[in-house]
Amino acid sequence: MKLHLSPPASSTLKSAIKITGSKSESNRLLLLQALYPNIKIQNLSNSDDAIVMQKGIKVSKGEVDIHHAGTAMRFLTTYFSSQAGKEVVLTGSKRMTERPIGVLVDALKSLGADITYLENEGYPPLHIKGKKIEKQKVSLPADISSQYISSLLLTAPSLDNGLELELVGKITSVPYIKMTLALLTQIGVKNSFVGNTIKVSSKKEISKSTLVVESDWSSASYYYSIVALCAVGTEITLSAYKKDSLQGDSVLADIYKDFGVETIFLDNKIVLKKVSKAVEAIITKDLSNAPDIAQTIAVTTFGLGLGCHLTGLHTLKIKETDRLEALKTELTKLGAAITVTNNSLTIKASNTIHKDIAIDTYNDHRMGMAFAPLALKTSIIINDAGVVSKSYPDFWTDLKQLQIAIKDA
Ligand SMILES: O=C(O)C1=C[C@@H](OP(=O)(O)O)[C@@H](O)[C@H](O)C1
Ligand SMILES: C=C(OP(=O)(O)O)C(=O)O
Repeated sequence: MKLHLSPPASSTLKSAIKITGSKSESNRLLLLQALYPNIKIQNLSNSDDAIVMQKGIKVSKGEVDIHHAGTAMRFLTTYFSSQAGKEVVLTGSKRMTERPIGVLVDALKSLGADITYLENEGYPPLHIKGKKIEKQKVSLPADISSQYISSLLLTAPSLDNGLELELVGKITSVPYIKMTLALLTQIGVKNSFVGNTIKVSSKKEISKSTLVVESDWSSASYYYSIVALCAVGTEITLSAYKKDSLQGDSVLADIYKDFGVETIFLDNKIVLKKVSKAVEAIITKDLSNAPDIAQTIAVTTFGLGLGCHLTGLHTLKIKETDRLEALKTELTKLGAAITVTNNSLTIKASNTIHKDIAIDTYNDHRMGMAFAPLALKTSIIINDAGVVSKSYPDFWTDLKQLQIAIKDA
């Protein structure tokens, strides 16, 4: 599916949108629900990643294909390793077989797990023969992906002795680790995170509980970008959100102040208001705690004609695509002067945006969604627009509500 997007008749928008549940919270809760069946989940994400997780976790024997879902790949690796009697081949899309998993597999093997690489050492697919895990201490590098750590933590309470992790190196994507621990706390599992040590106690049963997934803040980022690119007076209401979010990407409320966007927290909603022009300075941000909003912020600054210097982007190269290269290629097509390193991205301020450029999405939902807001400035084509279903299947339908003209290209 190739979509052609063009600017709405008015540059002042008003709309209200309900966004699906956080895929990060959903996939954690689905894992916990498999361990503790008396957990009930509300506002579960309708994303592809949550659907493959739901299906995959029910398998006992044979192949589990999690497509592009990083969280499902990583979370299920520990889960299946600890399930005596289950034996699976855990695999995914071609890109998934290029996303490293060696750090997690090494940690699990040192705890006694039975895992074999079926193709390349350090990468999926994995053959996993579940067994009882009895050891309880392990150390692992923490600077590549926090998902390895969350994976161990989620299964930890079901182990006889719980788990103690020693994190080595600079810890990346920290809010995702804290989200995992907060959800464990919500179901009554004792845990602590002090310095570079995380401890999780064992818990055999939990009392009946209903957990409500907050809507997805990474998905909200595209509306922040839209509001930033609109005229003063624009107002978009999103639900269901809360001020004390578990999602690190809620830092958007703070970051987008620089772009003249105010966030008002109502009961279970946020109202994004364009209240002033963006600052006229180079935008500098360290996004090591919020890697998933890097593409959105890069495109917003470009769309506003601002310069930016974004750092802490070392994890972007191993996500759905090499996001640094993808941003460089696509923003250059639109006329940006952009340079990237292995962990940073710099765009020079400029007011040129080429018209009717076709943006490639590289099987990456966030490439499609991050570039769409540029339709407020000029007409643009998004190739392979169906990619959005990885986290936000209703994205294009919701966008139509904003009067952005969307047609098949
Ligand atoms: O734990 C999670 O739910 C996630 C952690 C982050 O990954 P890294 O820790 O690999 O940066 C993030 O990019 C991903 O979308 C979701
Ligand atoms: C990196 C992402 O997802 P995952 O790693 O779970 O595939 C993402 O959604 O931006």
